[in-house]
Amino acid sequence: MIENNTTTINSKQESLEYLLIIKGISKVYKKDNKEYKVLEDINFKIKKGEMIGIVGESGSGKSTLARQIIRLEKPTSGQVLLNNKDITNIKGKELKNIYKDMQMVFQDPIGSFDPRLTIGKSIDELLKNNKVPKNIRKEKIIELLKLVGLDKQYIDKYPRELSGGQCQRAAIAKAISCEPKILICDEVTSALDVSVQGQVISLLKELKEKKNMTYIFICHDLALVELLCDKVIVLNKGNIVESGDAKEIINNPIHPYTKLLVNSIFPVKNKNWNIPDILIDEQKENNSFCKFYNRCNNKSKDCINSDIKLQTLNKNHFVKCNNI
Ligand SMILES: Nc1ncnc2c1ncn2[C@@H]1O[C@H](COP(=O)(O)OP(=O)(O)OP(=O)(O)O)[C@@H](O)[C@H]1O
Repeated sequence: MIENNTTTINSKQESLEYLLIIKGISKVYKKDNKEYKVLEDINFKIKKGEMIGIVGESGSGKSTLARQIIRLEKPTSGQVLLNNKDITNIKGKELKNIYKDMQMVFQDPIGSFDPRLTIGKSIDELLKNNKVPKNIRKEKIIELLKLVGLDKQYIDKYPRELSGGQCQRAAIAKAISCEPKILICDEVTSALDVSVQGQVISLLKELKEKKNMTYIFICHDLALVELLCDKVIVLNKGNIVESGDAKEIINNPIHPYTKLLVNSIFPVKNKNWNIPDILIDEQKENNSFCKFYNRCNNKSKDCINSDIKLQTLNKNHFVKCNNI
C-alpha cells in the first residue's frame, strides 16, 4: 500500500501486515566537496503479494532507491523495515541473512553471474550459503531452471554461452532459488528484444500467481507497469510526485510530470501521436519547492514559495502538486 506522505503505523497488527516499510529515505552522494541529493523523503509500504512499479525518467533515482532498499548502500537518512525489523544499519552476517528474504535482478543479467562459474555452480553456491543440503541441490537447480523455462542442459553452460533472454531467465532462477519474499526487478526487460521481453514478463506474472511473490518493479515502460503492477510510484528528481493504484494513475494522471510520462508512451496503432516534450534531465538552477517547476506548464508562485505536500485524491491516489 502507498499512502499519504507518512508511514504511520497505527497498531502492531497493522505493522505485521506489511512486508516492507520504507520510512523517510533520503540519499545524498558527496563528490568534490559538493552534495548531490538523489532521494528525498521517500515513504511507502508493501504488503505480501503486491507488485509495486517505480517509474520515472532516466536519472530520477529509481535504481538508487532499489540499492537503499536491498542495502547495497546505506541511506543517508530514513529507515528500511523488512518483516517489521529495522535493517537500515545492520552489517555482516545479519545483513547477509536478509538476502534470504530479498533478492534483486538487474538490467544486465550477465552481471548477476561470476563468469568463471557455470550457471549451475552459481546457483549451487547460493543454495549452499543458504544451508540447502547437498543431496537435494542439483534436483532443486533443475527444478528452478525448468520453472524459468530453461532445460537442465543449461546447468553446465557458462553465462557467456547464453543469449540475453536466457541469461535473464537464469538470473531470475538464481534470485528466486532461496525463495525470497521480495524480488526487486530493475529494468529486467529493457535489454531484451520484444518477443523475449514477453516471455520474461509472463514468467514474472506466473511467479506472482504461483508463489505469491512480492515485487518492486522498476521500469520505463508505463504500459507494462499498468499490465503487471497493483500500485505505482512516480519519481521525479528523487521525489515521489504521484503514487497509488497503477491503473488509475496511468489512465488518469494528475501531476504534470506523470502526464508527460504517460503522453510519451509510443502508440503502435495511433498514427496521430503528438510528439511530447523531450524528457531532458534539465540542470538549470531550481530554487522552488517543486522539482518539476522549470518544466511545468501549470506552475504558479505558490510552487516556489510554499512546501508541497502529497495530497490525497482518494484512498488509492496521492499527488504532490499545489495546482491540481
Ligand atoms: N554513486 C553515485 N555517486 C554520485 N551520483 C550518483 C551515484 N549513483 C547515482 N548517482 C546519481 O543519482 C541520480 C539517480 O541515478 P539512478 O541511477 O538512481 O537513476 P535511474 O532513475 O535509475 O536512471 P536510469 O533509468 O537511467 O537507470 C543520477 O543523477 C546519478 O548520476
